[in-house]
Amino acid sequence: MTKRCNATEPLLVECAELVLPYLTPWELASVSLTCRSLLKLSRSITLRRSSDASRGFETLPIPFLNTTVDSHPYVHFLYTPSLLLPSPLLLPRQPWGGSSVVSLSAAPALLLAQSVGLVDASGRTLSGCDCQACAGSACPCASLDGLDDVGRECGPGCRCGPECGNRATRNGVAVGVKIVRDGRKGWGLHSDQFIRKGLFVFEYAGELLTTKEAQRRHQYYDELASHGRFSSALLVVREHLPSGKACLRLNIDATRIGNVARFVNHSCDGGNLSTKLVRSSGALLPRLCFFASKDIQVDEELTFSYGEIRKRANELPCFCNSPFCFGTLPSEDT
Ligand SMILES: C[S@@+](CC[C@H](N)C(=O)[O-])C[C@H]1O[C@@H](n2cnc3c(N)ncnc32)[C@H](O)[C@@H]1O
Repeated sequence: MTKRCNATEPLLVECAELVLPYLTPWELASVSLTCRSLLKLSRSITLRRSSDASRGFETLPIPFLNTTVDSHPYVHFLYTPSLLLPSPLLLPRQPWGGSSVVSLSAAPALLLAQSVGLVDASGRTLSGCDCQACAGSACPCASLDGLDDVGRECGPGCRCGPECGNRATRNGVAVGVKIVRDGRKGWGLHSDQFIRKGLFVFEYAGELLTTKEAQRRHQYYDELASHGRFSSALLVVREHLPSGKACLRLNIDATRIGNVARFVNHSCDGGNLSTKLVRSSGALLPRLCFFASKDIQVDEELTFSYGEIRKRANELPCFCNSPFCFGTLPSEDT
């Protein structure tokens, strides 16, 4: 039973407008029980949260849609549009669903990995291009891509600015998408527009972990999953040498902090997305980028293959529905 707030209500509501966007859904639910004004405010925050998973970090809002499956309006996680390094400075909370839009500058602690770059002894950024603006096939930067399996783009080491045409993967989620609830797979990402084959869609953003930390979290997530519905979004990527030996291993965990790529489900037929590591000139690490591997229609679910199927004790059932379905989800060896 909720009650009316007393005479100090306008001040209370003003303070609540500032504080409530920082709360988790569970905290928000308990605060909303205290009085009608806070209940109303919590409801509007929930509505705003479900209307944009990206909290304004991406160009287009990314809504959660769950009309028929259950009563979950959204998933709570911290949003980062790019890779970040775990740091003690990282804020454990991020405002979401308040009446004012969160700007990138409002959350600088979430952007640490963007500033990682290669520099020489004097601190000068290395390995970028000297172009004013990169455009067209005549630009030397156009020939950077396609040299090997790793894509190459202009980046922090280049003189050209953010408007340069050779930075297709640097501007966040590039197409309209929505997050749709499914009775068996949980949330999944669907396209909200036609996506032409070959187009960059988004990168996989999250916390960049050491292998030791990835192994620790993997064990912990497995434990949580065995007790009920829990979806981890810990991805291990290996960049191979031509000899086939792994030379670089990236552990990206989007479970607690990530972008919308954390909602892409697995399909045993390979799905409609392919992945490629893209290296920006001057950046220390490559990023895992997703491209449309075929033409994708409006409302189609975006999926890719999580990897090889391995027999293990606590394997999860696969509901990808493809004619080639193996029946179980691939599991990553961390
Ligand atoms: C990266 S998350 C994908 C988003 C997730 N569905 C959610 O609700 O947050 C990976 C998890 O999604 C679920 N999942 C992904 N693909 C699936 C599939 N084909 N069949 C069943 N569950 C799937 C599994 O629980 C898996 O651990």
